[in-house]
Amino acid sequence: MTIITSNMYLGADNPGIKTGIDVLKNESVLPDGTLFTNPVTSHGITRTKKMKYYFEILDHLKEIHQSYIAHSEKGEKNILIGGDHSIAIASGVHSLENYDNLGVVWVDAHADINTNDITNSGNVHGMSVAALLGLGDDGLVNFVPRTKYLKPENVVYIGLRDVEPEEQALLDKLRIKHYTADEVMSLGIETVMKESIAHLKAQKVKNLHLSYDLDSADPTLVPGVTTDVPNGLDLKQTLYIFRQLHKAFNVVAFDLVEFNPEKDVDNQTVDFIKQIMPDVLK
Ligand SMILES: NC(=[NH2+])NCCC[C@H](N)C(=O)O
Repeated sequence: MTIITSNMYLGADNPGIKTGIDVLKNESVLPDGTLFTNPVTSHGITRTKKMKYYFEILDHLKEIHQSYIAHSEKGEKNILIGGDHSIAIASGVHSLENYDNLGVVWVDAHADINTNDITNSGNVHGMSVAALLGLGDDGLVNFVPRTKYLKPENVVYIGLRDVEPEEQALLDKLRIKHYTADEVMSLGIETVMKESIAHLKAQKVKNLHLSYDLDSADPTLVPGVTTDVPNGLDLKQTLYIFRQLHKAFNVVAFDLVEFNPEKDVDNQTVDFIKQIMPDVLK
């Protein structure tokens, strides 16, 4: 297992995220052997087209990607602990390079399928899925030259509840399977997982990249995130998602992202992370 951490915060344009990895280190959440990427720095706010901190983010994506190439053995599980969700572009590309017909389950309040053309915020953490699909700015999409893109039919979202209209239009156009948090509540997490797994199996997915954004959880339970949205998932639903996916697929990569200690309340988010960690590391 290769565990890489990143304190990337520029993709969310929020410095509160910067110290997340230090907090997790001090709380003994990170196992021995965890690798640390160079601390991210900004050269001051810049925009390339509409994207903020584009060059700093690209450099960091390359560093994470290189680190996987240097340390990860084929077949082992890769864990990426962040840091904002932009870093999943690096882990995702690495998974796509190593596994044909990769499946992705994106557990998140947000669809992260913005592109340079449609983004309102300019924040790159809202563009990760788009980049993996091969959509958006070429530099972000091909931060390392590649030919393998994620197939829209191999993606399932769980927990959505803050999707911009242009993003929804893309989800509909690409016919990407997605479950909102409301649907999780009304259908039940058991049904959602049964259908999600059946959908991916129908695409013949065997290897899965699980990208978990802490803001999928309810902010009363997990307040320490940058872009919190009410009415999210609870711990039991979250663990159920992880366990069903580990049972059904070969989980080749796991991202745990968006911890923002500045917004945490009474260490609730740290405690939540401690409770999910055994399943992350499974
Ligand atoms: N992974 C996240 N927390 N993404 C938040 C994205 C929010 C918003 N849709 C944006 O593009 O700016």
